Amino acid sequence: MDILILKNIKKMYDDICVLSIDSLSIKKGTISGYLGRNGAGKSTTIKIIMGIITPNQGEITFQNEIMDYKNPTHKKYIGYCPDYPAVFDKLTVIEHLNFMAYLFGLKNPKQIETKIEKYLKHFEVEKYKYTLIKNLSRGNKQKVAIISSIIHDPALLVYDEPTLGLDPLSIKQFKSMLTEYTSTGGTVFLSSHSLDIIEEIADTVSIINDGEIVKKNISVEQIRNSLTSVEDYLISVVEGRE
Ligand SMILES: Nc1ncnc2c1ncn2[C@@H]1O[C@H](COP(=O)(O)OP(=O)(O)OP(=O)(O)O)[C@@H](O)[C@H]1O
Repeated sequence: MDILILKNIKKMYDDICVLSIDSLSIKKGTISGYLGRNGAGKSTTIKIIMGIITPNQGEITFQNEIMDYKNPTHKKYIGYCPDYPAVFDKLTVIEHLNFMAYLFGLKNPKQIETKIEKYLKHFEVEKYKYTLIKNLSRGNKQKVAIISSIIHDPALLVYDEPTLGLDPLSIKQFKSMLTEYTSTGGTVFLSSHSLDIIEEIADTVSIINDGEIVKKNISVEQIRNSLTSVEDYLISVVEGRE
């Protein structure tokens, strides 16, 4: 089943078309890598999915319903992390995570506490529980943003370069978080320039070049079976050799 379907999406700035997607679908329960060069249109696609910017044309279907930008109820079921730590500096870590949990509609304090403890432990940041976010390092802020994105058990996680600034151990923890999440039916749409991460955890990759999707849902296993890496595959696609 496709959890997310983009159809005939176009985004213009003035007279310039920066994004033109005829169709793209994301299968439930998978990790779907979204790759492309700087300026290709990855963040624009993600911002459109998240309703941060509106497309000039086209529609997005999420869990069989067309997204309504004026009444974005779908956002409750999606976790999002942009490429910078989108956190509230003036809150402590625990205040922030509780706030995000309540914002996403979680009501049971015991359940919220259990979840928060689970993820603080997973990323080994329990000791910062009562620290003001503004006093955290960039990487630890990013971990708080990542935990905030998954705290409400969303059906879909949409990530734009989420591992920027994370150390290797934290990246490992991030990958294991995602594999556990998808093993229980969660879906991930992950834009990243870290192709080793994509190679290791993604099921499929789609490639965008100059605002157009040039490869859709190519199996990572298939790429590996053809004795090439995701990195070499991406380069050959954007250079027009594939
Ligand atoms: N507000 C804006 N006004 C005009 N052009 C914009 C605006 N936002 C993005 N663009 C253009 O849209 C294109 C796609 O940008 P986008 O940020 O989606 O790329 P990206 O693939 O995420 O790149 P990167 O890997 O560098 O993050 C670029 O040419 C960019 O300059």
